[in-house]
Order: sequence, then structure tokens, then C-alpha cells
Amino acid sequence: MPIRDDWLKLRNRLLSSPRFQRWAARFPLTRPLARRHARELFDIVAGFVYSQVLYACVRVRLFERLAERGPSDSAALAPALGLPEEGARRLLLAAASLRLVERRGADRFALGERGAVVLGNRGIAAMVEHHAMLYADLEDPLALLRGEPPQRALADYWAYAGSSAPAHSDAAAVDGYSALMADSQTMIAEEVLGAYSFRDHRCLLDIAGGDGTFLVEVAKRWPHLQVILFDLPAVAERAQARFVREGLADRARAVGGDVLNDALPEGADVVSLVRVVHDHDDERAAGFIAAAHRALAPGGSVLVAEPMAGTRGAEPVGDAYFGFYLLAMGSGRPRTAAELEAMLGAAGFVATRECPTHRPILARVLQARRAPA
Ligand SMILES: C[S@@+](CC[C@H](N)C(=O)[O-])C[C@H]1O[C@@H](n2cnc3c(N)ncnc32)[C@H](O)[C@@H]1O
Repeated sequence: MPIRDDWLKLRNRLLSSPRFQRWAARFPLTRPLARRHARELFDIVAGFVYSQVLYACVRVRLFERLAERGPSDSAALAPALGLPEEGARRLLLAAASLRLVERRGADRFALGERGAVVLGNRGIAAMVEHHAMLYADLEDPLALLRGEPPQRALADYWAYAGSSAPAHSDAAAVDGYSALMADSQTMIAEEVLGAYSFRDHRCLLDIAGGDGTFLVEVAKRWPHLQVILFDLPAVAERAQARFVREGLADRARAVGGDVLNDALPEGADVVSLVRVVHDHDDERAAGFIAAAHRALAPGGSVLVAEPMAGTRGAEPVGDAYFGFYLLAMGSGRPRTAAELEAMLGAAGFVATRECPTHRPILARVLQARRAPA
């Protein structure tokens, strides 16, 4: 497209010219755009600092403290946060600028709208805290991109990533990530349940289903449904205990094994892969989808639910966040809906359709059917 190429070249030449930048910042018609672009670029430059402000808020439980006490000044908050007064004030001002906290006076602070959202979703704080490992691994992003040996914090945390014998992982190896997944799963389950009806299904098999949080939510919403979870043995044990605790043992069970090497339980008419496919490089990911295909009779449905690359309005979540997160983890990549559809087709699934979710930034859902015999 030579015309487009020429136009892009001209645009980029203008945007990189300090003279043009100065002009655009002054000229009334371009000023708002210039300000927005400057702010957006600065947000990328400063993103790590903003994340660390949030991390500090979570570590000192700032949002909980503000919710308990109501509007407070920095001197009153400092002892509860375990910080000197100056440190508490610096953190409160930074958090207020990010709308995590709300400033109510020169030195008076209350819970802010974003802080309230974090407070209401345990999964967000858990995610923020475990990012300490991600940031340690990302210290040298070029080393990761070159494929040099990773720092290993995240790769060790996700014990199955890159492991040739994941089924041997013991409880200690799976407890950390299983708890993290459980904390954030309620939000994901809400998206899937809002997008897809299980009314006409009899039995759902959730492959690599973690500690069972997803199935507990589905089973509560659809009381006629039998549910089966399959995951590594140490994770399946956690899930079975969870089903018993939730009073669901009569229609929920967990089976342990390795999806890529062991037979999956039979009898499901719908199979789900929730936040699973993106964890694996292409060959293993295709193995998970092939296992879903084998577990179903012709006509059965598969659901793939995960954040996807190329999601309109959430582009950086796929290619930047998950792209680098999974690189640091040592396995997997974010995929577009079209790539997933092609993988489903290659495994023998047909009629792939997207079931729109309310918050595609968290997860999108694809449904496909095993081709009739
Ligand atoms: C990112 S977690 C997602 C868990 C759950 N689906 C959720 O969304 O909360 C990926 C899950 O895949 C499981 N897993 C990884 N490799 C597996 C394998 N080869 N066989 C069975 N489960 C596996 C892990 O134990 C983990 O529970």
C-alpha cells in the first residue's frame, strides 16, 4: 500500500519533529490531541511507577484501612500503615493522583473509586502482589526476548510451565498459583455465565479447572448440571475438597491427571478450557484442544474462555501484558480469536462462534462443536 506507506512516513516525520510538536501543542485545533498524546506516552513511560504505587497501597492494606476509618489524615494513618508520616503522605498523594484514593482536603484522604474496585475484588490485590515476581523477571526484557535463561521466579511459580512431568507436582508446587487463580476466577466465571447458557447441557467437564471455583459458580447457577473437573493430581485434590465444602459432592467431582498423557473422564456434553490455552506454546495448546475433542461425543460443545490478543479497546492487555507475562513464565502466548478458531478447526471442531462477554478485557468466550459423525 504505497499511498498509506507514504502517508505514515510523513505523519511520523511530523510527529518526531520538535518544531511540529511545539506548534501542535499551541495551535487551538490540535492542542487537545497533542495533550492527550503526551499524556498517553507519559503513562507508558511511567507505568512501572504507577504499578509500584498500587503495589505499596496493597502491601500496607491502605484501601482496607481507609474503608474502616473513613477520611483520615496522614499522621493518623501512618502508624496503621507501618510508615513514617512523610512516607504515608507521599503514598497518599501518589495514590490520590491515580484515583486510588480521594483527596478530601490539604491532608485528608478517603477511599477513591479505583481503590474501592480493588477492595471489592480480592483477585486484583492478589494479582498485584504476585507481580513482584513478574517485575523481577522483566528486569532485563531483552534477555527474555533473546530467549536467554529466564530469571525463573515466574517459571518456578507456575510449576507446570515448561515441565515435562507436570503431574508429579506436589501440593507445595501448586498451592500458590491455585490460590491466585481462585481469587481471580469469580470475575471470570461471571463473564462466562453472562455469555453462555448451560440450560441445554447435562454435564460440564472443565479441563485444567484449577481449584474448582469456576465449576462451583456454574453449578450454583445451573442446579441441574453435573460437573467434572480435571487437573493435575495435586490441584484436583484441592478441588475435590472444595466441592465437599460447598456441599456439591453429589454432582461435582474432581479427577487428577495430565491432560496431555492421560484419558479424560467420559460423559460430558460440554467441555471448557478457561484461561488454559494461552498458557501453552502451540504444540501443547493444540494437545489441550485435541483432548477436549476426544472427551466429547460428536455434536458436543467446547468453550474456550480467556483474554485474547487483538481485543478492541484492550489491545495492550493481550500483546503487551500477556505477551510479556507468558514470555517470563516460559510458556504460552496470547492468541487472537481468529487464531483460536483456526486451532479449533484443525482439531475437528466446527461452527465456532463468539459469545460476547460484558468485559472482554477479562475474558472472551468462543464456542464450537465437535463435528457430527
Ligand atoms: C492458569 S491456570 C487456570 C485454572 C482455571 N482454569 C482458572 O481459570 O482459574 C492453568 C491450570 O492448568 C493446569 N494444568 C497445567 N498443565 C496441565 C496438564 N498437563 N494437565 C492437567 N492440568 C494442567 C494447572 O494445574 C492449572 O490449574
